[in-house]
Amino acid sequence: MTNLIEARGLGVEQGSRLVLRDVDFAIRAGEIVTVVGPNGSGKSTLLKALIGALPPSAGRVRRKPGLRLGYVPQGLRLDASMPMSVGRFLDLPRRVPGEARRAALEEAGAGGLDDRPLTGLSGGQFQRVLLARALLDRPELLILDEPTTGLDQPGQAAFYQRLEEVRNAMGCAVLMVSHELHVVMSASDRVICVNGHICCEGHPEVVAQAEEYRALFGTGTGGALALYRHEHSHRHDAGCDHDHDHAHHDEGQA
Ligand SMILES: Nc1ncnc2c1ncn2[C@@H]1O[C@H](COP(=O)(O)OP(=O)(O)OP(=O)(O)O)[C@@H](O)[C@H]1O
Repeated sequence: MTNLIEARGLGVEQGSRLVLRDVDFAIRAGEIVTVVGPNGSGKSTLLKALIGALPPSAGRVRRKPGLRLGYVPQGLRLDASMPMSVGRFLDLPRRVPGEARRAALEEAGAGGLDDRPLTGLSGGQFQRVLLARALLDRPELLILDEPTTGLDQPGQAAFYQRLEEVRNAMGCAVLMVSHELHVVMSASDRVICVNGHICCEGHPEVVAQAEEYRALFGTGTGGALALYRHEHSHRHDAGCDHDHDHAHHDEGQA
């Protein structure tokens, strides 16, 4: 099997509702793939089904046997009153040699934080510590669910740049969910737009030039806002299909 993970005809339920359907997906070694889509469109559900945390209700998911996965979940917050150093946090649930811990922190752009209390970290530093934790097992595939929530735009851009450096250094593939398409774009090999199914996908430069993309996302920082205004009222000529019953006006989220 040359792909790290493959899904064919994947359907996934949450509660008893089918929230994802007819998903064909594959990720190859070393690729950076970004999943975008409106709130509630099934992005986290897709990641969870791919890693095997949610069972498919239709179709199938295949993972490369023995695949080493690193996972950064969405919105992990720690109790601010919990006294714990970065190093101790990386030692949970099992101890890792200090050298491996420090190397992972260095790779994640968090070198020198090993002895620092977790509670004193900035949002950007904490995200890098989570990344370091996911790197401890030398993953072949790193999966991150909205890893830059709460960071300002320069912080987001720096984080995505670091991810690209990690991929270049370690050769791992990266699959992530992001709302900041305009920021994450340059670090992505492929972008997938999910809206209950795969609405459209492609190489970011090609997608960015496409009229369909501009209608979906707009350009520049206004793009994120345009995503939430996506009403599927325009035509998709580049292999995109669409749900006419999905209109999103969550402008406050953009
Ligand atoms: N545990 C659950 N039980 C029931 N429904 C759920 C559960 N988790 C998610 N859902 C529903 O499944 C749908 C898809 O949710 P999902 O979290 O995958 O969306 P998302 O695209 O990641 O959203 P967001 O951008 O807000 O994080 C939503 O309608 C959500 O309400």
